[in-house]
Amino acid sequence: MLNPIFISFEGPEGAGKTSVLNTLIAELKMQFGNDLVSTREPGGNPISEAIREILQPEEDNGMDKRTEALLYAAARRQHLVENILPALAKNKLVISDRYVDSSLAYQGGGRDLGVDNIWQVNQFAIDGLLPDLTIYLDVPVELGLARVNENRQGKIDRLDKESLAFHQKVRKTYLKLQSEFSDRIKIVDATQPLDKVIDDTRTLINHILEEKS
Ligand SMILES: Nc1ncnc2c1ncn2[C@@H]1O[C@H](COP(=O)(O)OP(=O)(O)OP(=O)(O)O)[C@@H](O)[C@H]1O
Ligand SMILES: Cc1cn([C@H]2C[C@H](O)[C@@H](COP(=O)(O)O)O2)c(=O)[nH]c1=O
Repeated sequence: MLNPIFISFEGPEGAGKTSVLNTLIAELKMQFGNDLVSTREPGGNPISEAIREILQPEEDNGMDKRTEALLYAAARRQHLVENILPALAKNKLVISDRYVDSSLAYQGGGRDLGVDNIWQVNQFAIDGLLPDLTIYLDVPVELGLARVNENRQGKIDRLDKESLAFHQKVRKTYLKLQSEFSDRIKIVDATQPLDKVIDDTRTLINHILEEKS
């Protein structure tokens, strides 16, 4: 790896991030070995994982929505300082399952806190560090939630249980961000068969790897 590269993955519930990342991280690990750092938000280190536990209990814990936004930003700050920046400083390829666009979409859009307000809070946290590429897996809310409810073996968390209207606002915000920042945020149609979603995503990753080499 000659140059540092930062890629984030985004999407509403059930878009297939986990499935796509499982395949592509395994492939990239073969290619890059220890030069690949695969991480997730909220999480990646003990402090951010502890915040994740507070943010994602199975039952509603009565959390105020601004508190929620601040905790995601705090977890992100620690993730940046402890995981992302040190890896980029060593010219690694960093792939994060979610980053700042999640807060813009979920807290800014879904929770109606406003994208501009969430940008402000997060600018303090990320200090200008945006991904080189953000891959947004897009799926209609009904299909994503149906996938989650029908297929997923893991726990259903607090946000999975939010209303349809909440998830519609999340997706609408993602689509708006994608059209506003189309140089950075690339959309993949996640209604396609999984193999095709993986192919399209791989193409985007190969493109940025070539561009940055
Ligand atoms: N393109 C696809 N076509 C059909 N089923 C899919 C597709 N992508 C994912 N799935 C299925 O949908 C379910 C949810 O997928 P996955 O856990 O990868 O999504 P996710 O985006 O990580 O979800 P969440 O963010 O809510 O955890 C899984 O059972 C997975 O097999
Ligand atoms: C980073 C971040 C995450 N969220 C929400 C979005 C999801 O519901 C969960 C993360 O779980 P997943 O397995 O990656 O789907 O957390 C959020 O609301 N705001 C954020 O900034």
